[in-house]
Amino acid sequence: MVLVRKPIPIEEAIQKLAAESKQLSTETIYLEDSFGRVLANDLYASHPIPSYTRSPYDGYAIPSISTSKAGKGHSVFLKIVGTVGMENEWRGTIKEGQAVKVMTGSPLPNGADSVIMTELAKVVERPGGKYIEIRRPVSKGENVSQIGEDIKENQLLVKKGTVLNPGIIASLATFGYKNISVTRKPKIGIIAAGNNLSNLEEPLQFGKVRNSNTYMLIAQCKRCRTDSYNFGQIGNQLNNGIDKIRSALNETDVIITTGGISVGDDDDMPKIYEELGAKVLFNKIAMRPGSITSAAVIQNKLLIGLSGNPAACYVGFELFARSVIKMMLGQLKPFIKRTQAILHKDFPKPSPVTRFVRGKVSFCDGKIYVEPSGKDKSNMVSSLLESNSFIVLPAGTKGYSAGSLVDVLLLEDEDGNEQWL
Ligand SMILES: Nc1nc2c(c(=O)[nH]1)N[C@H]1C(S)=C(S)[C@@H](COP(=O)(O)OP(=O)(O)OC[C@H]3O[C@@H](n4cnc5c(N)ncnc54)[C@H](O)[C@@H]3O)O[C@H]1N2
Ligand code: MOO
Ligand SMILES: [Mg+2]
Repeated sequence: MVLVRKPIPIEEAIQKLAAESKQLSTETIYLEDSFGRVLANDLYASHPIPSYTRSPYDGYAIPSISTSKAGKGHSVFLKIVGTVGMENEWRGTIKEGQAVKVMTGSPLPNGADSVIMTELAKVVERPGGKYIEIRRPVSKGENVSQIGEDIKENQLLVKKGTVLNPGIIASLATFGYKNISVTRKPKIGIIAAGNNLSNLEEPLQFGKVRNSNTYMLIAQCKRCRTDSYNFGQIGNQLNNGIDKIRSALNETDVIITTGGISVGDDDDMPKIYEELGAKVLFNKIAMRPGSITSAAVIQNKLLIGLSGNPAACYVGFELFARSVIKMMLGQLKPFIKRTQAILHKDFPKPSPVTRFVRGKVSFCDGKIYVEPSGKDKSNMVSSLLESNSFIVLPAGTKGYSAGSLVDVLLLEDEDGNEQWL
C-alpha cells in the first residue's frame, strides 16, 4: 500500500500540535533550583523595596536646612553626633546643626532628610567634638532612597509562564520566595529507528552511520530546559518498535522518534502508528527540510516522528517539538523568536515550499546579518556546526541575493514569541 501524504501548511501543523500540548501539572521547588524553570503562578511584591528610607552612599545624614547658608566661600559645620549602620547604632533624632554618619544601605535617622557623601564632607576637630565641613547647600531628599522607589508593594513582579533567569530569581529572593511553584518538565522519550545505525562506541562498518540524532535531540531537549530519556534504537522488526514505543509511553509525556518515517522498505514508523492505533495528526508538511515530519496521538500522548536525515531532524525538532515542550511548560511565549536580518551571501536556490536554511546570525555595527551556515542538504550534518538560526525563505521565491532582508528564527533565544508568526 502506498501511503497517501497530503502536505499541510506549517501553521496548521502547529495548530494541531497546540491542541494536544496542554500545560502539565505544577510542582514546588527551591528557588535555588529554579533557573530555566517556568513559573506556574503570578508573583507579587509582598512589601515595598526599599522597605525603609535609606542612604545610597557612605556619608552623613543631615537636615538639609542646616546647609542653606553654605556656598560662595562660606562653609557650615555640622556636629557628628553618632553613627548608623554600626554595632552601637545611634538612635535619636537629628537636630539642626547635627550630622550622623551613615553607611550605604543604612536607614536614614529621624530628623535627617538628605545625605552628603563622605568625599564632600571634610571632618574637622572643633571645640566640642568632630564636625563635618560642608561647602554647598544640600537639597531636601538629596541622596535618599525613598520607600517603594524601586518596587511598590503589591506590584506584579513576575507573570506566570515566565522562564526564570538570574535577574528574576534575584527579585524573588528579595521578597523571600524560598519555594516557588513551577510547571513540571515534560518527559521526552527519544527513539532512533533505522537498520543502518551503529552506536557511538562501535567501530564504523561499511554502510552504517553512527546514531548522532539521538545525541542531538537530547541536547535540543536540554536547550528547551526539559528532560529526555534515551530509549535506544529500533531496527527493522516491527514488533520490537511497537513494544518499545508502548513501554516508553508509560514513562514519558511525548515520544520523539527519528528515522524510518519516509517511504523506504524499512521505514516502519507509519506502520507502527497504525498498529498502535495512534491517531495521525499529519504526515507531511509543506516545507523543506523536514517535510515528512509526522505527528500522532495515542493515550493522550504525542508521538512526533522526525526525519532520519540529521538536518531535517534538527529543523523538525526546533519548529515543532520545541513549541510543544514550551506549551506543555505553560510558557507565555512558546514559539521561536523571529526577527529580520540582512542576508550576507547569495542563496540562489528557488523555494517551491517554505524553506528553512540553517543560518549563522552575527551582529555588526548595530545590524543583524545572516548567512547559510553550510551546505543546504537535509542529509548533511556539517551545516549544523555553526547554525544558530534558520533563514525563512517563503514558498514561491526564486532565490535571494546578498543584501536582501530575510526573516530569521533565533535558535539560541530563550525569550520566544507569543505567536508562530
Ligand atoms: N522516494 C522517496 N524517498 C525519500 C523521500 C520521499 O519523499 N520519497 N523523502 C526524503 C526525505 S525528504 C527525507 S528527510 C528522508 C527521510 O528518511 P527517514 O525519516 O525515513 O529516515 P531513514 O530512512 O531512517 O534515514 C534517512 C537517512 O538518515 C540517516 N539516519 C537515520 N537515523 C539516523 C540517526 N539516528 N542518526 C544519524 N543519521 C541517521 C540514515 O543513515 C539515512 O542516511 O527520506 C528521503 N527519501
Ligand atoms: O524534507 Mo526531508 O525531511 O529533508 O529533507
Ligand atoms: Mg527512510
